[in-house]
Amino acid sequence: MSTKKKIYIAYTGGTIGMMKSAHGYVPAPGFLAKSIAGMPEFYRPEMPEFTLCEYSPLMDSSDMTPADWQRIADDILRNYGDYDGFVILHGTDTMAYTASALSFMFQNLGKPVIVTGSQIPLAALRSDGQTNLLNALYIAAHYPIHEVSLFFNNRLFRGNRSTKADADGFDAFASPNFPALLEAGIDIELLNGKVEPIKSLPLDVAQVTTQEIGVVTLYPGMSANIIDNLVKHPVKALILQSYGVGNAPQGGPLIDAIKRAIEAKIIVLNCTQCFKGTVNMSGYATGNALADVGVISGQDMTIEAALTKLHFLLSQTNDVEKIKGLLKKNLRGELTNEVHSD
Ligand SMILES: NC(=O)C[C@H](N)C(=O)O
Repeated sequence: MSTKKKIYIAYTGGTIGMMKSAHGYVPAPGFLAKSIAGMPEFYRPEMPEFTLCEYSPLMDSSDMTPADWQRIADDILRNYGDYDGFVILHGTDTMAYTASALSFMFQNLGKPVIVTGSQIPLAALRSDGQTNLLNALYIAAHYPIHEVSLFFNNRLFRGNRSTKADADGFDAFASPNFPALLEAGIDIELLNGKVEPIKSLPLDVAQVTTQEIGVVTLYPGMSANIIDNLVKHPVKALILQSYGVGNAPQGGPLIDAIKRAIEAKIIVLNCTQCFKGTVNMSGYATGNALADVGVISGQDMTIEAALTKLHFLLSQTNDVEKIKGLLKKNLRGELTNEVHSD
């Protein structure tokens, strides 16, 4: 009997398996499997066994919706007992959203789930796809970290801490508020990840549906009408991308509009528009004003984590106070939750 680990690859689409066409890169059924079959590196003795499941249709990740997150989660659940780990091949555009969403949807995850893809198709010259996929498979088999993670450009990040940081470079992802789980340099170095033996608890998958959530970035001179319009029925939540440590203009029509929204039972979550750092609404009077009207701190969550956490929670319950409580809690390592509890 083979002692090799078995990894399931869910191939959802993305540049990694695309082909050039007259309209730019497009997904091409069967093309990725054929490209992999022609690369002996994937079949070296150190590599795990793998099964590639190609989705139909293959998608550019910009076309994905929460229904696609559900499809991936359900697929992993169906195959959970038969494999030691999972690699999801995915487009980079919304990869951090899917990785974040899956992290909330899976409960009792006892095997590694690694999301990866590439900036250049696997079959093209100078592709980053081969390195990303080879490493993701190798790490899932030999460094099993039981969380949803994202592998790109030799680093493994916690999925719900990652964000697309470069539109056209190979170093396309960053994890601004949490160190990498692992780095694949000359040696594979385990950093903030925890390698564990497989857990035998049954996996639970939550149902997630599309939710009406507004996202707005504050800018100097922004009219209160924008907030009033954004929170019209059936919007249930608004993510406010505020300044610095969570500040917004105080005492004007904007704060009144936010107050009206909260009185209408809309959840307003404060995330910073800065790339890195955390919201702390007690830092300045301008942040305090938001806390005073009932805005919830998004602490150091990425926009992808905040958005998908809201999708997850709003799909589970209509209880606004319960959701507000859970937003502040660290559910899957998505927020640091150390210093600021506002
Ligand atoms: N590099 C990529 O995969 C980008 C592609 N548009 C996608 O997200 O599917």
